[in-house]
Formats: sequence, C-alpha cells, structure tokens
Amino acid sequence: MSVLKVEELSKQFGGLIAVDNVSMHIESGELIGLIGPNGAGKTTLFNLLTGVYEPSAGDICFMVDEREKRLNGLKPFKITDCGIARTFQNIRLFSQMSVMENVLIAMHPHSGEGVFSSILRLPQFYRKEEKLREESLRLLDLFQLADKADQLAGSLAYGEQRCLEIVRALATKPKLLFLDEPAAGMNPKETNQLTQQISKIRSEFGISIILIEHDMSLVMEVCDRIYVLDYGKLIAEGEPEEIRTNPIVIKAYLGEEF
Ligand SMILES: Nc1ncnc2c1ncn2[C@@H]1O[C@H](COP(=O)(O)OP(=O)(O)OP(=O)(O)O)[C@@H](O)[C@H]1O
Repeated sequence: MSVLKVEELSKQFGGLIAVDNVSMHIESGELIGLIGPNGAGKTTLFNLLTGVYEPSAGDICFMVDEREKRLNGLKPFKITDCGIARTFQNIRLFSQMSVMENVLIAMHPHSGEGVFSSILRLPQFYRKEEKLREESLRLLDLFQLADKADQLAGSLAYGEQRCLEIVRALATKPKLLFLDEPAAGMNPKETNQLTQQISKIRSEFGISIILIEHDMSLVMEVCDRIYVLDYGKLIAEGEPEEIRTNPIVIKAYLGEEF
C-alpha cells in the first residue's frame, strides 16, 4: 500500500524549474533513497513534500487513517500532525537546552497534557512527564545518547547532534520520515554507525523513510529503492544494483564520485 503518492509535481522559481513533473510513490515500511548531483532539486522536492514550499503544479497525497489526504498547501505543522517528520541539512537544535529537553519539546504535541493540569502541577502532570522522559530515553538509547540526556545539546559532537535531530523527528511519532543528508559532515565511523541505526529505526518502528544522501555506500546499503533526480527531472528509479549500473545515472554523475 502506498503511504505517499506524488503526481506530476513541479516547482518553479522565476525562470528556473527546480522540480519538473516528478511522480513517485512510497510503500508502507519502505526505505527510499533520493539522489542526484548538486542542484538536482532534491531539497526542493523535500520542501514541497513537507509544506515548506507550495507546488507550482501537481499533487501530493498521504494516507491518513486509511484515507488519502491531499497535502498541497498545508502548513508544515499540519503536515507533521498527519504523521510526517523531517530533519534538515543544517542542524536545527536548541543548543542551550539539554539533550532530553530537545526531545521533550518535539514530543509536546503528543503529550496530551491539558493547560489546567500543567499549570496546577496535578499528579497526572508528573505521571505523564515521567512517561515522556522514559520514552525520550528509549529513543536516545537507539543512538547511544541516553547517558548524555542532561548535557547541553550544543556540547554534543557534530555526529551526535545529527543523531539527536533524528531522535527529535522520531519523537513526533511519524509514519513517514524524511532525512535530508543525515550523514553530512560525519566521519566514516559515524556514517557506518548511522547506516546501522537507520536500518534499525525502520525495523523497530515499521515506518517509511525517504533519505537524501550523497554518501553512496550508505544509500546502496540501506535503501530498498532509489529515485534519481537531475535538473529537476526524475531520470531513473529502481533497486540499488539497477541504479549503480544504470548508464543514464552514471552519465549524470560524471565528474562526481559515484
Ligand atoms: N528558494 C529558492 N529560490 C530560487 N532558486 C532556488 C530556491 N531553492 C532552490 N533553488 C534552486 O533550485 C535548484 C535545485 O536546488 P536544490 O537545493 O533543491 O538542489 P539539491 O539537489 O538539494 O542540491 P544539493 O545536493 O546541492 O543540496 C538549484 O538550482 C537552486 O539554486
């Protein structure tokens, strides 16, 4: 069953067509790679799918409660409510807050706590908070960050900050997770660990994941299927082995490491 269907989607900036008539789908539990040379339109496509930009043309449909919901024109927070979460290329943490607080804030929409009980600090407020803390620690533990829960987020190593961003996205309980260059700036050891962690997230949470990534070893190892963009157009789609040997893809990447 497709959780996300994108039909003939385009985005134009003045005279530039950054995303050009792209159609794609993602099935429940699938892990999809979105690759392409620099400037191919990958981030613009993510921005369209997560409500940062409105499409110039086309449709985006997402399954919500077994019904197709059209996402065009919805604000990012509404799209998060539908069960879609994302990370960004540049790190967006609250660096002066603790690691745990960063996760708790992301969980807020699911806390279910009323203003009344929060202001009066009723017993249920403390019970709920304790439960959210336990849940945060469980998520942090997936990335070996549980013992750093009380540290300032800004004091974490770069690779750990990127992992904390993924934890924050998972804290919103998504059905579909977008990861924008999760391994950017990581050293080979961190990238290797991240590769294992992404596989683990998928199997443990049963969610669908779409990732943009320039690290081809990561993409080829974890993805079930890959879409390739070039100059805003989809030029190929297939399993990692098909993509690795596709002459059109190799041509698009000529001059870049592939
Ligand atoms: N807000 C914008 N206004 C005008 N042009 C834009 C805007 N955002 C992106 N572009 C242009 O759209 C094209 C696609 O950019 P995009 O960032 O989506 O590519 P990308 O595949 O994510 O590249 P990279 O791998 O380098 O991050 C580029 O030519 C870029 O300059």
